[in-house]
Amino acid sequence: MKKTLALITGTDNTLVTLKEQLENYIGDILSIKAFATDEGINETINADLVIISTSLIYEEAIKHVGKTSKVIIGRRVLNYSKIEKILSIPYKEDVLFVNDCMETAYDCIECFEKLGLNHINYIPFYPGCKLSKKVKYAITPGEKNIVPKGIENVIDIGPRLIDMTTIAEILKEFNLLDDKWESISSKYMSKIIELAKKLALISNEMTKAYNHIVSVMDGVRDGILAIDNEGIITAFNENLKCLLGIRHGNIIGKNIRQIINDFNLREFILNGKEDTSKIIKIKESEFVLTKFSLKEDRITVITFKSVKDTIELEKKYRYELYSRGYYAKYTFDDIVGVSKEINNIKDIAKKLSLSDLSILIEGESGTGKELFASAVHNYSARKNKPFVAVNFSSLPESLVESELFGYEEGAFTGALKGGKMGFFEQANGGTIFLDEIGDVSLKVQSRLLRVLQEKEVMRIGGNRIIPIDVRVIAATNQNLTELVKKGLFRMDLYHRLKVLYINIPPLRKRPEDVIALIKYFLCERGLEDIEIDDEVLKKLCSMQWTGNVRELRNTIDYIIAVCDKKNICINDLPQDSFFNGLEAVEDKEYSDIEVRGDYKFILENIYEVMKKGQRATRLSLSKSAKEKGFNLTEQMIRNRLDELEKLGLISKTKGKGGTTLTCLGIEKVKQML
Ligand SMILES: Nc1ncnc2c1ncn2[C@@H]1O[C@H](COP(=O)(O)OP(=O)(O)OP(=O)(O)O)[C@@H](O)[C@H]1O
Repeated sequence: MKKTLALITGTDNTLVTLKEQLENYIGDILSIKAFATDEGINETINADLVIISTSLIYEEAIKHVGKTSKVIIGRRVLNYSKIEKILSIPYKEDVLFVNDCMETAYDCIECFEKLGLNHINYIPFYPGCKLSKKVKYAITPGEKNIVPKGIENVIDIGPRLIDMTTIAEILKEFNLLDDKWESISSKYMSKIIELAKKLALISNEMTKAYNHIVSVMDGVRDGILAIDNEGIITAFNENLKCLLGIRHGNIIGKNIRQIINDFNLREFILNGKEDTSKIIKIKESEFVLTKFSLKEDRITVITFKSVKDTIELEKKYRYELYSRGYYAKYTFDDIVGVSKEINNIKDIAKKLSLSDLSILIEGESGTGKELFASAVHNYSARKNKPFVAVNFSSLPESLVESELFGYEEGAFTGALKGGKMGFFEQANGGTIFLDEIGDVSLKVQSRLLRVLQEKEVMRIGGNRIIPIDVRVIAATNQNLTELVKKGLFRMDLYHRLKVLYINIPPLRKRPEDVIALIKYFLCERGLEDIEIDDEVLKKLCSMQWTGNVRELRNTIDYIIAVCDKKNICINDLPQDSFFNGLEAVEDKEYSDIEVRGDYKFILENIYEVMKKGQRATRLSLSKSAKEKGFNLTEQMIRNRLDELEKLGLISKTKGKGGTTLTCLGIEKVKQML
């Protein structure tokens, strides 16, 4: 008959684990009975040998043991089978070690530390303890029920096991040591080997991951340094060592004070404000040092970027913007003029540049609205960021929304794979210039308004909200207040755009600028020394320049093409028809209509259509405008027809009925022809 071994534990949980362990080692030679004091023992335990699992329950357990039974108190050892979970706890993390009493909690911590599991900060916890700070991890040897509530990660390594010296003592008691020890110790060894393998695997993985991170960090051109709260180096890369001229191998674990002597550098690393950058000279080269902290890990990271590299990067970025055309070409120095008016506006515009508010620029066509928008951007804090100019008069109505706001893949037939960024996204961080804003349809106006209010865009066909930080400069050569009155322009959008305001006077109101501009344009073409007859200057200064500076520039281009490059005489001036009969503008009411080629074209076109007994429609007008080289979208035609109707020159029929000239209109066209 098998001899009997009785096991007495405190809890049922420990009972199950220890009984299984004993069965595994010596169950074939001994009959094992087990009792837990917590469950209550209702018999006298008589066995050849009684093992009490811990001295803490000795008093309670011994009461139930028969007088003849021999008793030993088992020695216990932590169960390391879940060691990888403990190793995966982050470095320096606070971890509660929860056990049923103070002694065992401290004992277990000591065991772990002796075993080298000392990468974490253990806090002993047992019944009666109060939790003084928030912790994310707890480890317990089978005492999950004592772990305070609310801890995110609880690692239960299971009850401590009976150690091998106790197993040997049991075998000795039964005179089985010689026969059984070899097979038992080989079982134990195989467990140890299993554990060693696990550790080797973890260590291998960790080494691989570490080497990978080191090679990534070494591949970065900048210097990287990480220190803990005490200034102990926790990470660095080879470039950092190079630029600091450090020769000794591994500096991890060293205090930064031992490594760096330079006062400024040390001050910034140890006492500089978080999330700041500073330029510091290190061995004749300048570096931009940037400091930020990894709050979770209580680590401060400092990157060292050479100023030379930063400038190169900036150049590349600018080049990228240039190659995409998203840059502002002009500065205030490019705005030529000696008149009080233009210099006054330049002064005001400079002041407005410094604020970040929207600006509305009004002025006739060719007065330099885009020039001013560009100069404002370049004078503002956003100067190194994109400047994206959108001209609504040249954007077909059907494309306006997708170009402005972008679209997602599959948003409509013909949408590009991967979708497309809109102008607002492209301008992020910089300025968007909305030219000819008066030509925008009401539908687009309301979407524009939303983007400006919410400071975010949603691509067409998308559901992602993209925050945008863009300054808006809008320009128009139309009378926006008139458009608002007629319900063609939203009042709320008008006020959102016209926070700040610039009005550029037409060139005819500042004739002193004409000569300055002529000289500037000639100089631009390398003809600064060319002689200009007084007669020519007189003529050019007396003209109305209804096409403003653009028209003057075109005239100078014409003159340069025909003159002998030494002198400009009256014969080099274009014929009057070149100026579209613009000089003789006296009739104020109709002046704009007469002088603007596009209005003139519309009136003439309606007249031609009427001669054929038909009515002109917006579509037919837009088609023939295209054929004649006028860039007029249907929306632009709609706006111009409204103006013409207001002047009583045309009569519109509701719906698609078309447009005809009134008697006044016919008379006007005849005058113009
Ligand atoms: N003060 C100035 N100095 C130098 N060049 C100027 C000046 N004003 C305008 N220009 C030139 O005149 C041309 C027209 O200017 P710009 O395109 O800025 O006018 P705009 O008012 O935006 O015209 P539109 O309303 O037709 O879009 C450009 O070639 C610009 O460089």
